[in-house]
Amino acid sequence: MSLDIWPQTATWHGGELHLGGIGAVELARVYGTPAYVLDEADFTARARAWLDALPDGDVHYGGKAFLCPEVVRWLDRLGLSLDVCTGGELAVAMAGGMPPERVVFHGNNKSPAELRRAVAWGIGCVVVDSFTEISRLAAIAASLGVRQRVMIRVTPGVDPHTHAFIATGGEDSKFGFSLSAGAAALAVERVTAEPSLELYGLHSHIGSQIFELDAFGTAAARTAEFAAAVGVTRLDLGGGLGIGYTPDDPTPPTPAELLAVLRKETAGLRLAVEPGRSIAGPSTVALYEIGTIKGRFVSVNGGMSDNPRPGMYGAAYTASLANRASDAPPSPFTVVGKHCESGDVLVRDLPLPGDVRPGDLLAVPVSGAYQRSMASNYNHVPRPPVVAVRDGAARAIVRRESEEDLLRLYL
Ligand SMILES: Cc1ncc(COP(=O)(O)O)c(C=O)c1O
Ligand SMILES: N[C@@H](CCCC[NH3+])C(=O)O
Repeated sequence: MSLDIWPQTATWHGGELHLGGIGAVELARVYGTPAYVLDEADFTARARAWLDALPDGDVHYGGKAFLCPEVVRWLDRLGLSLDVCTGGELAVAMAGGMPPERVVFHGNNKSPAELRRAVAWGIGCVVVDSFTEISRLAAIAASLGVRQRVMIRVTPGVDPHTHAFIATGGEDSKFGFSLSAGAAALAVERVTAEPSLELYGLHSHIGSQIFELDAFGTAAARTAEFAAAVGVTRLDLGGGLGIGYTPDDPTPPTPAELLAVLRKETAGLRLAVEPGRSIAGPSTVALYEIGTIKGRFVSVNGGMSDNPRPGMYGAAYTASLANRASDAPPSPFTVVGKHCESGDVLVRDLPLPGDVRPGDLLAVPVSGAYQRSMASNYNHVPRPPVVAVRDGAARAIVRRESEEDLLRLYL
C-alpha cells in the first residue's frame, strides 16, 4: 500500500485539494502563491503523539525544522519544551513567550553574547559542545551569579544511514565530545569542576531523516552506559526520526515504536527527545501556481529559494494538481522553479495530466520541515507566507515577505 503523505485534514473535492476545510483555490486567492499551508490539527496531533509516547519524560520540539512565535505558543499550550540552536531561534522562543525553563540551547559555536542572553533569561539547559564553551559558559554564569544547568553532547559513533550532510553521531563530526576517544569523560570532569555549572544530563543526536531504529538503540545504549559510569540520570536522545516524502517511501516508525527501543536501553533514566521534522514536516503543503510549460518542464512561481532540499540532499518530493480534476492521460513532467539555475528542480518525473496549463495550482506535500526555515532570498525572491488552517478558518502566522522588506536592508 502506498504511504499517505497528505496532512490529516486533506480532502479532495472534484479534484480540488482542501486543507483544514478550505479549498486550495480560495487559499491561493486570499494569500497568493507560493504559500506554505500548515494544517494545525495535523501538527498538533503529531506533537501529542510524542507527548503520549513519553509521558514520564520531556519532548523538546526541534525549532530548526520550523519556528515562529505562533508555533511557540502552540508548543507552550501543548506542554512541549523547545530546542533552539542560535540566538535567532532563542529570540523567537522569547517572542512567543516560551517559559525559559522549558528551553534547551544547542549549537557547536554559541557566541558569548548568545550564551549571556540565554543564561540571563533563565534558560533551562545549555547543551555544551566544546571545551572552549564549557569555560566560556562557566565564566558567564559566574558573572551573572547563576548556577547554570548543562548537558554534555556526546558523540556515540553511530552511522544512522542517512544523507552524510545530516548525520551527526559519527566519530568525525563537528558536534559533541567523543565517547570512545575519552573527550566526553574529560568534559564531565571539566563541567563538574566548575562551581557555576550543574551537570544535568547527557545529550546525543545522531542525525536526521533516520528510519533505522537500531541506530537509535545503539546510540542510546552507548550513551546510557556512559551515564551509568559518570553517575548521570538524565538523557536527551535528540531528534532525527524520518518521514515519508512520497507515496513510495517506506512507512516511518512511530514515536511510540522509537520510544520502546530507547527505553529498552535506558532503564532507570529520565529521557528527553527532540523531534522536529516528524512533527512539522507532514503538517504543511506548499502551494504554487504554474507559470509556463515547455516540453517536459513545468515552471512554478517558487523553487530552490523556498525548498532547497532537492538541491542540497537530492530529496525526492511529489506534487499534485490542486485546483481541478482532469481526465487527460498523465505524462511525466519535471517541476522546476523560477531561479537562474538548471538545478532548480522541485520534483522529477512527476505524472501530471497532459492538459496541465498555466494558472493551475500545484501542491507539494510534506513541506513543513527545513523549507521555510531554510528558505533564502536567492534572486531577490521574497519568502512565502505560512498560512495556518483549522476548522474552516485560515490565518497567516508568517506573512509574505515583500520587495520592500528586501530593499530595507540596503544602505
Ligand atoms: C540537536 C538536534 N536536536 C534535534 C534535531 C531535530 O531533528 P529532526 O528534525 O530530524 O527530528 C536536530 C536536527 O537534526 C538537532 O541537531
Ligand atoms: N536541513 C536538513 C536537516 C538538518 C537537521 C538539523 N540538525 C534537512 O532538510 O533534511
